[in-house]
Amino acid sequence: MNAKRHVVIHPDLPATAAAIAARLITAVLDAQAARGQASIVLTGGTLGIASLKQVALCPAVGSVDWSRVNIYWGDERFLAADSPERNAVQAEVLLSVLDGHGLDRGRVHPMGSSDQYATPEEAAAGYAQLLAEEASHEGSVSLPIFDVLMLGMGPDSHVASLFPDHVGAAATGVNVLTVHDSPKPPPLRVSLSFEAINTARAVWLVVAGVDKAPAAGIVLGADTVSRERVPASGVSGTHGTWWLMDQAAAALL
Ligand SMILES: O=C1O[C@H](COP(=O)(O)O)[C@@H](O)[C@H](O)[C@H]1O
Repeated sequence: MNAKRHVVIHPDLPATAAAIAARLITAVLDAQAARGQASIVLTGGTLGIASLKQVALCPAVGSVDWSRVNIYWGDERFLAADSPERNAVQAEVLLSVLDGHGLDRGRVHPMGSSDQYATPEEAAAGYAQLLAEEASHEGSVSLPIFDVLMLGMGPDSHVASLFPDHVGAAATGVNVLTVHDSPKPPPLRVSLSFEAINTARAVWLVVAGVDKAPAAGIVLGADTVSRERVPASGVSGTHGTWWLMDQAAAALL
């Protein structure tokens, strides 16, 4: 068992989403108290978006200075910027509320879309460059300090757009990569790599639903699992890794 791995189990998806929202607000406040700003990496997915909705509804949302929060994404579908399938578009359920709390849209950094870039490769290169520029403002090299990096997990154990036995899960030496022929539609995607994800201080896997139980059981039950075969086993935060789950997803732990 990884000493820095924490498993927190909530009764159901709504309770998990509300708890994640409260935890995210607290983490942002703590980061701002320590460093003056906070950087968070958002995910798409069922629980990921439900959690963002709960942040918007949380009474404590106004306690954060949202003008000092940098927002990134762990993966994105390479589609038109206004496609409802894009994680960044789905996150508008929160971002539009945060506009009323001083959110600085200049600090919101979605991955590139198909109307900005001709190919996902160009979008990936553009995001890698953006990350490097943001890192340089912080005195870091190539990647900003991510205080919290959220990841959903698919039933197949994919995280971000790193799919089992797929090229992205085998990639090394890059921070941002492209996926063609994604096993889950849409086929073209852009994703942070394992190397980039694993620089985050805290990695949160947000996982709900009985369909996730087999993959969660494998990752949390086995000492050694190949990250290429089971991508969720290959992510960790430098300060800790939190599995924030509902009881259904935890059924086989
Ligand atoms: O394709 C994706 O799926 C995962 C998980 O989605 P879920 O609906 O099964 O929770 C998500 O984390 C990822 O960001 C997204 O691109």
